[in-house]
Amino acid sequence: MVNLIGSSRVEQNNIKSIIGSSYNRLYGQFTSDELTEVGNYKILKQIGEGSFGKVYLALHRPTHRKVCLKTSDKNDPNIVREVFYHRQFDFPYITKLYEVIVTESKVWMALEYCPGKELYDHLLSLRRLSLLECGELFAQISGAVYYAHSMHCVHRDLKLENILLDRNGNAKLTDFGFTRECMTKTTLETVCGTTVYMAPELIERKTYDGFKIDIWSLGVILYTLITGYLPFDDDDEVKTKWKIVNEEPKYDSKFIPDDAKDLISRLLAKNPGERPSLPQVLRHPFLQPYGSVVLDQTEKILCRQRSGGTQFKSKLERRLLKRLKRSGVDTQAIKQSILKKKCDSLSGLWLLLLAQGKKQENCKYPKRSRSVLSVKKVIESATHNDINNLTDDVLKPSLELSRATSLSKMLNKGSDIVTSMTPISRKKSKDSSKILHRNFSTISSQRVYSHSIASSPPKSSNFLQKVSSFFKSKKNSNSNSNSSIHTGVSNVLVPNNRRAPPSESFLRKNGSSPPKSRTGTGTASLKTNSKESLRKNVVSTIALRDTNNTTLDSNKAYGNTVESLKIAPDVLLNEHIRIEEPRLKRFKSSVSSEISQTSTGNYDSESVENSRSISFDGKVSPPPIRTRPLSEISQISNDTYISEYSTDGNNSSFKISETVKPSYIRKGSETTSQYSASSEKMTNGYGRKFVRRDLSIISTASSTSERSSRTDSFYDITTAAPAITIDNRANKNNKLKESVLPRFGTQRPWTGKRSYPTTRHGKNARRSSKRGLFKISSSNTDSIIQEVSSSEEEDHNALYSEGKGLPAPVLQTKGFIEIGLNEQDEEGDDEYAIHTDGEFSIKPQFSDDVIDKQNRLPCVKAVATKRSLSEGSNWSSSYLDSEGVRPRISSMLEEDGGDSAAYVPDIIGDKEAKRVP
Ligand SMILES: Nc1ncnc2c1ncn2[C@@H]1O[C@H](COP(=O)(O)OP(=O)(O)OP(=O)(O)O)[C@@H](O)[C@H]1O
Repeated sequence: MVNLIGSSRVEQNNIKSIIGSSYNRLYGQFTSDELTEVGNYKILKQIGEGSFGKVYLALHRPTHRKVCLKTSDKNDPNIVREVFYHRQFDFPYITKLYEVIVTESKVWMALEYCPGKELYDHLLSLRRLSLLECGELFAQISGAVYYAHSMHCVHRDLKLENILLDRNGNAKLTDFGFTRECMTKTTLETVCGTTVYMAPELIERKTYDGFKIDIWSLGVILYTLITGYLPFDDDDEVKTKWKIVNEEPKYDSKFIPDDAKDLISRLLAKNPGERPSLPQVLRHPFLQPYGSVVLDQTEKILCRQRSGGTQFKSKLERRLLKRLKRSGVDTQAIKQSILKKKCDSLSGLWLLLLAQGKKQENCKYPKRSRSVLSVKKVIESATHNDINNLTDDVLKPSLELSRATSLSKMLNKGSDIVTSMTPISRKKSKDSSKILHRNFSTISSQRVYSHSIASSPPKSSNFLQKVSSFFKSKKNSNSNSNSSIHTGVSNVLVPNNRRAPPSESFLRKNGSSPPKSRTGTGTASLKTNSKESLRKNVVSTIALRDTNNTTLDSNKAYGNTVESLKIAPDVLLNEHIRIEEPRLKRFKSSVSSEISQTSTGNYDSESVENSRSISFDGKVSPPPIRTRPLSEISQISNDTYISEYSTDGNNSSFKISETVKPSYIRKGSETTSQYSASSEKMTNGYGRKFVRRDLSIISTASSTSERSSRTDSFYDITTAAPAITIDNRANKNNKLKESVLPRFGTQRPWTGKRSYPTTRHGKNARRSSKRGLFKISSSNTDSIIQEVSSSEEEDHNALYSEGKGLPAPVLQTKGFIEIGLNEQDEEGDDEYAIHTDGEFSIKPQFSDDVIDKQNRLPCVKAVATKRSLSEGSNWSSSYLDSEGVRPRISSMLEEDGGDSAAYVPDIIGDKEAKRVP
């Protein structure tokens, strides 16, 4: 505190006001509704909103790395699934999950931040992508799916919205809310995904191969990327489904080259068995050379990860470990955290430090930044000129003029284009997995350029002028002036065709002729950078794609790869022309409506509609208001995979489809044992299905995933989640089930004795406790109650065999607990915490009074009282007879209305009660 003594009055007042404001600030922080920090993360701003929570941009304080913080309500039924699978993935084209923070009501996922936003937005802003970009992105997406499949996981909700773009423009697969494990040749039944991306077998509600439905969705993605619209879409959801099942998509040869058509038609084969495997996809000519590179990269990563023991072995990791150790950090704890995929703060720290280290390592490669600098130099050198003069110079009634104007206009209107752009740069790395990135470095540098232009609007006119004058000078030395001028402009501003549509549309608006040639600085820089043959291939491809007339002549030299790209220039040209055509105008509005406005209805309600329109006659009711496609999950698991659970157990809009197969319902009813959903849902005659749904939620405990997760540390941090907390007291007749309970009790420590009263009885009780009053005795209990050593057990038995008290009454109930009561504990009021799932306490008491009153319970000597610590509930009691056996007294006690008579079958099951010798 500040010393106020000896200061002047003014000083004292000043100091007081400082203290006051500081206090108020702190108070404000405490009382503010606005969340500014979560764990080690400082929330910067909201960047999105999902179905179950908001998405924030945040800063990891220790490393100053930007992350994406995705919140989810704990009652989001997919959140556990999402985290469970997502944390397993470590792949360049899958968003990295750094850390999971569980708070009272929310789960926070710290994810790799992807500033490029969704591929959906990117496509929407560009209408359609160039074939080059399609190949590149699609190879990355396919690689990510191949990786997930190789980890025996199916995504089941592949769509443009679930693919993000990182700062280098690379695709990152995300949103694993519908993911599940899937072995080969297993079939699934849960209908989930987004209608327009759903495979026919899903629409038809057949059992399906999870891998094959992902392949289908990839087909939809590729088609949409190339054409700008979905292959199967209609205002009417029913029609859409009908198309998916019965129609072939339209292949417009102006947009879709033959090899792309070949790939798409294979991916969208109605018969799942005819769809290709992912290695086949990645080897397809249309995706070359990207596909092969990604395939190699993926297989290398998989091989490395499967061989195990690869973590903490790289130079960077070892260096980092050393540094942390020197700083006094417990590196062993970090290692454990990573190896067990705990997703805790240590994992977060390590993974973000690693990411930082990798970034720094990549910075050691100066080539790309040099090229950026050189481009900047061009700008800077030109800034010395008078802007007005330059503008006059540039704005001549010539082709150059129109181009310059187009550029300036593009730059002016480019703010939204740029925000959806995939910005900055691709990094280089020693890692072979980064070869691809290096291959694409030219694209990146160009992207950097366009990004920098757009992100600094005041400089854009300068930039425009510099570029114009730069290429003007180039023009003089080039015999083919038209082409060279255009080339320069195109290469700089519309580098990899990702930004092509804006400039093209502008050119069209201004009546300019389409580009004739795209050779020039961009191509030159590609050539200088090419060292590996593969890279040369990519570079050549890019050059060829960027070339117009000359491309066709040169194609032969590049074999299949280039052959597949022949159509690209035509497509580009056609785009210029067609954009003015009515169809494209219509298409423009229909792109946004087709992609962004698809029915949000849940699957089952759609099916009801479907069944009503069985005789589809083309007469369609007015199109519903549509939004972008939403993911759906509408059906619960099959019998084999009871780990499946529904997302929307509480979804009031849920309706049962009339097309649901009766067998489905029957299946659900067979294993129904619990029902907790709202009863009104039962009234529609399909109650069994709902029962099934709820059962599935609970029955996750016995699923494959459950089994795999039991030893998994993630559940350390999820025990508070309501969706997975089971209150067994809710149903008196419900006995603890091994399959349910141990799941979340496993990692809890032995809570031990809570308090030690100073009374004699207290001491005795304590001693009794020490001697193993509460111990486990069967193999079933190991996940509920921590083992007490065998010596303690022996002590315990010895104590009773001395005949001092009751003859060692010990109950064994389903192996959960044993209770021993000593006569000396007759008035014992100790409270013993027993480690069970519900954190029950046992309070041994003797209560002969009660027994006498009952008079129908001979030999009853003891009352074991208990309560749940976690719930803070009242004591409840059970009776023990002198043999230590619990008589069937529950009903009598309840009749008696005694307050100590509550029967708690969860703890002491009468049927299983038996004396332990
Ligand atoms: N890693 C990320 N980096 C940057 N932005 C992200 C990231 N993850 C999500 N976002 C943004 O947040 C928004 C919502 O995220 P997301 O779609 O994953 O939420 P969701 O709950 O899964 O939504 P839904 O269930 O509707 O698909 C997205 O539009 C996306 O732009």
